[in-house]
Amino acid sequence: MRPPKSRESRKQKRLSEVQEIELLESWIENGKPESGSNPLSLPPLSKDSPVGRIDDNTFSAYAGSQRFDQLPLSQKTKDGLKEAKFTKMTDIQRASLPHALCGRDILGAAKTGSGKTLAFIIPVLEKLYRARWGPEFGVGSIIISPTRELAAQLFDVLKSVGKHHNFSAGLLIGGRKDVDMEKEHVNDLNILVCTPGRLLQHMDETPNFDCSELQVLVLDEADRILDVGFKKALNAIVSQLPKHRQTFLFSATQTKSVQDLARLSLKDPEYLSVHEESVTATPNRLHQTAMIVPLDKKMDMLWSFIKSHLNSKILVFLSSCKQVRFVFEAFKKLHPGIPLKCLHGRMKQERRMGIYSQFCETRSVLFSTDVASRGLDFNKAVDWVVQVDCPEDVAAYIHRVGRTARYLSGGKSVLFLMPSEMKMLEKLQEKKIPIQFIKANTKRLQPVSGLLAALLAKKDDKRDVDLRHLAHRAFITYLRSIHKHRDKEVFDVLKLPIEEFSASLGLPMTPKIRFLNQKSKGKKVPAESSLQEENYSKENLFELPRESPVTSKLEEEVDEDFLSAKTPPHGGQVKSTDIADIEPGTRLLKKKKLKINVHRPVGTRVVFDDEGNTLPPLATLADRINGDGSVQLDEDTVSKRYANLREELKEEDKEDKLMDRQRRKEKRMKEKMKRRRGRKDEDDAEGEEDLSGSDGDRTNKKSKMYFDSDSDDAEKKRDKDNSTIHADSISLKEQEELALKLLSSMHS
Ligand SMILES: Nc1ncnc2c1ncn2[C@@H]1O[C@H](COP(=O)(O)OP(=O)(O)OP(=O)(O)O)[C@@H](O)[C@H]1O
Repeated sequence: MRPPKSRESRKQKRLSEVQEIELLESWIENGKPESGSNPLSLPPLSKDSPVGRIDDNTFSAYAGSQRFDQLPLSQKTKDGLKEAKFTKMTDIQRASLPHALCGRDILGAAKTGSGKTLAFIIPVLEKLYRARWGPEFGVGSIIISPTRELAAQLFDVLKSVGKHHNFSAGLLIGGRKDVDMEKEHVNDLNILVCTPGRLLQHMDETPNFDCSELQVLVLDEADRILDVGFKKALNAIVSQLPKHRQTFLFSATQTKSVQDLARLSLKDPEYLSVHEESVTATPNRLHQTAMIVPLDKKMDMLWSFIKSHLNSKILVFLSSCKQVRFVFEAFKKLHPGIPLKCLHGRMKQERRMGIYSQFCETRSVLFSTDVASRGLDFNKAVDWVVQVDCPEDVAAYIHRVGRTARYLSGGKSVLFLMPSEMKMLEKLQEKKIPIQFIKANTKRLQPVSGLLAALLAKKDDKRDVDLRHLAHRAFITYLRSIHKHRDKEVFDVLKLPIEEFSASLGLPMTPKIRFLNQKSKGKKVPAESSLQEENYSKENLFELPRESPVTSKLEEEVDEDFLSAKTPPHGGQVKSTDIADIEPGTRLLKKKKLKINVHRPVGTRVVFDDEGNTLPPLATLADRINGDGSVQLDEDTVSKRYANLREELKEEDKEDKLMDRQRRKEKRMKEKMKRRRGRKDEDDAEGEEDLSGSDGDRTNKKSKMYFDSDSDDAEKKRDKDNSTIHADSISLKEQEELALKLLSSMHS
């Protein structure tokens, strides 16, 4: 144990911290980069350049630094970085840290896996350190992430790099039961790492929750948080934050929308997009491929892929929780020879975190929705990202494939595209994504649909998951997601072979699709016609002409000759001429568009579903729609509404209490009855035991049966049974004889 520090040594420590802060502030002020400049374009500082104070008023420049120890950072942060083995900066860190350290707002964009996390964690720590932030100061920084797993990951980085600092930090994410405990401590925390929903919950519900002194706000995956799904929550959060603060926005697919930036009151932000000039929008070490897989062949293809990559770590993206559950449960029963896991937003949080950490540690296949598509840095590199269902837009594609090839490691990805989705390939290529067209070696395809059909046909075991039901739900949800997609050039449900799709999942009959029948009344949904329309046929889908001899390197890397390189179906480059400029669409869950689009009044609460979509609890309050589409709330209406709600709540509360009282009364009565009957049972049973010579099992059985059943019917039946025993089995005469026997045996 370390001896307690003396007052003198504490004073010394404080003094040296004050001196360090003074030095850092002068250094930062003296060497700050010009606003609007990109430090990456400066000549890099050599390893031997002097660092810090050179003479009384001269300090070394820090824009152009290549190593963390050349930056004006506190010793505590430097120690944290060193211990976590971070020495050289990545490009985004070199570009943004000099601006961030001198207090500027940052809009940072860099490829996935390029180290954006440290680019905001370091300035958060430094800003609070230099402000001598202490526990009694409350919340000094808020870091917001769109998903819980990502928030947990950011929190880990913060803990590791900030381990020598004295700040208190908390992870506030949804799905955790300890919200009441959180409420007790949240006001003592200096740094909050959170998801928008949970933060807003604290803003709404935690007494005295105070962020009025906030110094730094960070939005990681900023474009997602500024997206329509989080819009209302974010507006409500921002309305409770002070305007004088530093703000960092980071993402691999950054927003430049002036409106978004205005919402966050950014002050002349530095836009640092380090890979804008890069030839590709994705990491250089990422090998990307795409292949045509018709809808009804997706299961076979995925199964074959898994079977031929049993020694890899594979992340598989599907479009909905239902799809994920079905594929996971069905494939699990078929034992492919590699551990399978699944992750989606409907899972309990603890389980989600458990799966996430297991996948970090082991070679396995993880089936996931887009909940794992952003930010996650799986510890041991992911070998393959397989996109079974087409991503909703280019940004979603970039984030999904970005789960592999992180920092300096390599990775591979394959995108399954249906013939009707070929436009997506053009869009990807337009956005500088080097994706190579390949074809499957159909000889090595291992059909699984027959096995699935056999599984689904099996008589249900009650304890087991209902696979048929899961397949049914997966089928409907998938079609609905395609049907609701705005981008009809890519997502057109009328072009899908619906019956074949149903059969490929193993379903014995094609389920009824109500939403489709309504929409396409009079039109018959084609089964395969779409494939012919697009000039593809089932026969030639896997036999596309090879235009140029594609380098064998890809084939080697794409491995095990299961996949082989091919050219796009239009021959060579995918045509872009016939593509209209389409706004990226959104998938099913994202597009619950709310009519209300307001800056919510402070202190109110937005409810989120598991995918992070807001639900519209206040939509009824909107009473005027302005010309620009925004909705205005009339104050009277709002206060009346709240008064009504309070009254309603009171009434409900009264009813609840009454019901609760009644329930408890009934329970007491029942217990009383049980006790009485129990006593009677014991008496009866004792009599029987003596008569039958049994060891008492029957007594136990009888009472167990009784106590297992709570229903009145069971009680009545039992009463009846008892009375039958007494009335029929032993007559009065027999009872007297028995009593005499007993007495005589006792005396003998
Ligand atoms: N300077 C550095 N030196 C060594 N490794 C680093 C450095 N910076 C980051 N890394 C590592 O690189 C990996 C990716 O970093 P990070 O998760 O911050 O990427 P990102 O840009 O935020 O990715 P995404 O866009 O997917 O969220 C992590 O494993 C991290 O530890």
